[in-house]
Amino acid sequence: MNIAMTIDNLQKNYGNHTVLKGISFDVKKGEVFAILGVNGAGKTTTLECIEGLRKYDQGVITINGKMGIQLQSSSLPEHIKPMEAVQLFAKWNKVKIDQVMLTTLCIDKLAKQQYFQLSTGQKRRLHLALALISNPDILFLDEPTAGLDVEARISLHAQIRKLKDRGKTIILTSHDMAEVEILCDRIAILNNGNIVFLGTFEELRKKIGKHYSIKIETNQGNDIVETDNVSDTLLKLLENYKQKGILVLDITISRGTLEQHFIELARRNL
Ligand SMILES: Nc1ncnc2c1ncn2[C@@H]1O[C@H](COP(=O)(O)OP(=O)(O)OP(=O)(O)O)[C@@H](O)[C@H]1O
Repeated sequence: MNIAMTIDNLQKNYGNHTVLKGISFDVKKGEVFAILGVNGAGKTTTLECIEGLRKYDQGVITINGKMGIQLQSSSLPEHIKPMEAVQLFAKWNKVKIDQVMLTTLCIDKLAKQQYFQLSTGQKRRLHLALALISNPDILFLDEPTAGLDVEARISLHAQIRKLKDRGKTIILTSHDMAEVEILCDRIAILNNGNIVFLGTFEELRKKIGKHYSIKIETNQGNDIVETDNVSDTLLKLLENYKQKGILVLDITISRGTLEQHFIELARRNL
């Protein structure tokens, strides 16, 4: 079986506010899959329904494998020490502690501190370690790098890649498009209770169309033009400059970022 998880027609209401209007998607085994959307789009609600932490009104969720869930920031007692939490989780799960994993996440270096004394990055690493204690097949990470500095972020990205290399399926939410772009195989974009895009980054580029950006530096200032046909657009622009006697100094052609595509998609759905 190549599918780690299937969500079929998931609906969730908070009172008379319908947050998920019957969303469906699959996540393949070994994939890093991101759920994206603006604040309040329903990303956490989706994850929590799948994780079994939240009741839902309709739909079928099928999970093929053991789940590991990264805790939210206030989930542990303030005075617990990281290794005590690790031992507790290992006991609950009836598993041996994976020392290599703890060393990789530098949990062994946090021996003296209590939970409330840890930085955001240290807490995130501990939460990831706790999620990995039971050696899960499918890992859920809700905004794993929010509030982390650049170094901690890069280190967490490396951990996520290593987990993928070990065959884990990872489902995450994030507001950081650059992060999603480098880490994820596929994305689902939630908007207004529906999935408005499901697929790879390349497929998103194709759907949005204008996936190239041409920046032209002239003696009269810079122009930035979005296009899906670089040669035609460039020829027209150059002809136009020539007619007006404008001198072209430099031309840069780049592919649109996921951030630009995301904004464009949200704009179309408003
Ligand atoms: N327990 C709750 N009771 C009532 N409404 C809720 C509850 N939890 C979330 N909501 C509402 O459901 C919607 C989706 O919330 P959710 O936290 O899933 O969004 P999100 O996409 O994760 O947002 P963010 O990016 O801000 O974390 C929001 O409008 C939120 O106000």
